[in-house]
Amino acid sequence: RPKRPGVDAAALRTLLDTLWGTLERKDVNRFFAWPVTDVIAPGYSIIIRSPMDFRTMKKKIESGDYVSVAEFKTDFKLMCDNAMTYNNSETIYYKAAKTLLHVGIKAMNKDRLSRLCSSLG
Ligand SMILES: CC(=O)c1cc(-c2ccccn2)c2ncccn12
Repeated sequence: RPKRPGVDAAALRTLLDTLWGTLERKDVNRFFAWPVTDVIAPGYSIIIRSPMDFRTMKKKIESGDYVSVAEFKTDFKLMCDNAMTYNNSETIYYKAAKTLLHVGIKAMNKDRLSRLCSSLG
């Protein structure tokens, strides 16, 4: 992929690793740690066309798949939205996804991101 001016791959990776850690730590029940299987969630792979989980996001960080924070944010929101699509609203999974989504949006708002960037130098 052509190098984007100003976005240093190593700096982005450090930033994403930090963000990933902040978000993953909030998933205390580890509901979002690994891909959801059809064994634990019947019909999941039919209903959810684009699955996402923290382990997959970590692999994408490590393989340099993300070229921007926006792409990382998109996967995070996808992961939460999937859970709020498959699970109905009174389940623990839906509620955990809703909470996690709000934590994530706060953690990745503009000011916090710019403070995080400057702290990483
Ligand atoms: C994230 C999600 O939708 C999910 C995670 C899990 C899950 C994740 C780890 C251990 C047990 N369950 C789950 N189980 C049934 C239905 C949905 N889920």
